[in-house]
Amino acid sequence: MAKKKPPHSAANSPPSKAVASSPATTPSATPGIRTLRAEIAKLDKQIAAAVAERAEQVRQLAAQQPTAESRLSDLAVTAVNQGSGAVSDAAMRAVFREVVAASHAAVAPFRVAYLGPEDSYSHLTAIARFGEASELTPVSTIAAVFEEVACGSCALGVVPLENSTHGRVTDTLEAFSKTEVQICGEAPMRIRHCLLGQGPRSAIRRVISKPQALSQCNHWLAEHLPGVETTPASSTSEAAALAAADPRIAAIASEQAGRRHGLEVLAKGIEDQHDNITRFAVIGPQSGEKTGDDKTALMFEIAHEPGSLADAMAIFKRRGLNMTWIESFPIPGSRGAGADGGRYLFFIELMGHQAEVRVRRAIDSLQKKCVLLRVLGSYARAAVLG
Ligand SMILES: O=C(O)C(=O)C[C@]1(C(=O)O)C=C[C@@H](O)C=C1
Repeated sequence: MAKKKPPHSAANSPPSKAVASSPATTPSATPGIRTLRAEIAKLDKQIAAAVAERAEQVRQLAAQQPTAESRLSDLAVTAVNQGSGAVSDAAMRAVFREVVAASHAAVAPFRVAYLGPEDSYSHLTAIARFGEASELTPVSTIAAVFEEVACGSCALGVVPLENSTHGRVTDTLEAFSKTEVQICGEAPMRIRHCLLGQGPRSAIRRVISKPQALSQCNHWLAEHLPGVETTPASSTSEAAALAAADPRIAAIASEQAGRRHGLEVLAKGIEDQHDNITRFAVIGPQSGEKTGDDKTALMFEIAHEPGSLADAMAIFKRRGLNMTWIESFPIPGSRGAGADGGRYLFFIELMGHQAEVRVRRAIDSLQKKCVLLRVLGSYARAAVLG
């Protein structure tokens, strides 16, 4: 057990003005600079001691209440950062992600599954959301991320849900239709693609990537590499690994994936839409807690008859619920020989938490019109990462 220490002044109070105003502009080491360096070194030690003390407190808390401290996304970092002004909320959030992940790692390995290998966008999102001290676990398909969570081998998973250029990620929607997991968070991530290869560009005979990434760069490819064949890969980082093995292959992937495989960045920022955002879902065994700024995701199938979708949507209109997303997805194997087509699942998202009365009532009314309805989860609305 750790010795009881007084609450930490460095971690709790804003840094002194002298430290915040980047004073090291003169080349020679003046006494002022030496003093500042010594002060910074002292603060670093105090921060490390406070992080270790926090991990110990979390360990003791978890021993009494095993479910405590599992809500990483609810971290009120803005409140913690209040009044400092020297460090932005975004920077403080990044610091606290690692501090919280370090506490979790000290208690029990906190495993998060993602579509690998390393440096896929799913991996970069998991790092941005949970910190590197979490046990980030790569798997080879989106379906496998769901399986890891469903069987309890990973506490959480990170899966791409939709992209601002390309739309829905069908593998994820299909997995929701087959696996009983909940959405407990969202993580919209700015996606910047690179063309990676061993160079030069004139040697490229094939471009490989995940189909979503290829289609996000469609126009760029048509303009800059006309006629070059494209081939799908299971992830962008897998494509980078393949490009590292063959100089005629280029990959579309993250800059980090290029660095990992020793590839050259042949072109940067090649996504067709400058504002290219993929919204990831954090999946787990439970829905997220109510924060006051939440969304709820539903999956349903309605009777195949005229006006049934319009009737279902009218429920949300009547209750004044703002819908933020709607997708239809053909139910695999439901398209028979008949002329009226197959059956569809609808995925929708609306503002509000299922714990709110009007959301609950809307879900109850919708239930009466549905062949099948599943609440996929409620979760806090999140800002764009990256
Ligand atoms: O292949 C990756 O790097 C992924 O994490 C998957 C994925 C996706 O399927 O949408 C994630 C973000 C980008 O939109 C491209 C690919």
